Amino acid sequence: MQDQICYDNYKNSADWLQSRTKHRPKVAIICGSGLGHLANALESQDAFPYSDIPGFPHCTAPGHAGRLVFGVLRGKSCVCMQGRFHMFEGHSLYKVTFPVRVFKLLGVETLIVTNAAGSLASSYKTGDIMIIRDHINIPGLGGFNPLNGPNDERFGPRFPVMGAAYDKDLRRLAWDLGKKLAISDHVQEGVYCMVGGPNFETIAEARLLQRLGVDAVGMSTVPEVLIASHCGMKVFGLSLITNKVAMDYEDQQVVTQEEVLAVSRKKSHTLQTIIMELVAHLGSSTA
Ligand SMILES: O=P(O)(O)O[C@H]1O[C@H](CO)[C@@H](O)[C@H]1O
Ligand code: HPA
Repeated sequence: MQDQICYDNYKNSADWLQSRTKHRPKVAIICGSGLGHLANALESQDAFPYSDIPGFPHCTAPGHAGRLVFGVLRGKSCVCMQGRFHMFEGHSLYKVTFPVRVFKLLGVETLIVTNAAGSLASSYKTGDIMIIRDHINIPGLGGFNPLNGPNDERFGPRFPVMGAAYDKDLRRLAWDLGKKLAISDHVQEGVYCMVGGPNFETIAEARLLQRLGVDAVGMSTVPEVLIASHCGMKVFGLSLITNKVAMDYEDQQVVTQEEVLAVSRKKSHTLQTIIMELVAHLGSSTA
């Protein structure tokens, strides 16, 4: 078993953070590629570079700053990961998801995940925002799962149910907020698929994923959602559609990392607005 992490390591990291910040967040937000700007909206910030926090891996992916920011967003205490860890960086899935269990020990109840993703649904446009309804875990189907190994019952059960991992009330709330903000033409709801990366999909892979019912594809998010759901957190996820995935050998569009980052930076404001509104409504009767 590859370097599975024990309870005391998560606890050590949580204690280290709790002794350095007065914030006691109930909400954690993970920022996807080019989406880290959201953390700047937090007031009364306490920020920690990942390299200072015991047990935290190092961030190497472009567009991921590598800071954990505590603060207040729309009156709610939050913790925000300005940059995440990916399997393709060479991290084990235990490391990729390390912060999520630390958040649990900090008292976090709701996890908001965001990512940049390519679209396979023909009706989606670049710049759209997809509320994640469900996921397909390609590495997971092949046996790569952060829940592999001896199960720690202090976090959750051996065989967790994943049929309703993405909270229905929060998804409905996000739809309503899209209408209220007059952006519903750019809001979609669909299935996210995690692939291992770091290469973008071949044409044959893209066609396969589309046939499987995938609406948007990326290289992250699912391991974090598995760990959060396993330990009983509410999960809400948004994908920012940064590109359409090429489906045809004649297709001239070639996706690049630069394009992904440019689109996510340009459109991050809309995503940020939805998240801020959603956080403001958390704890009300509908959320
Ligand atoms: O999922 P996030 O972290 O947003 O990053 C996405 O963007 C990168 C590809 O450009 C991949 O890492 C993909 O997963
Ligand atoms: N494929 C995989 N991951 C991605 C893509 C894509 O087209 N766009 C952004 N992340």
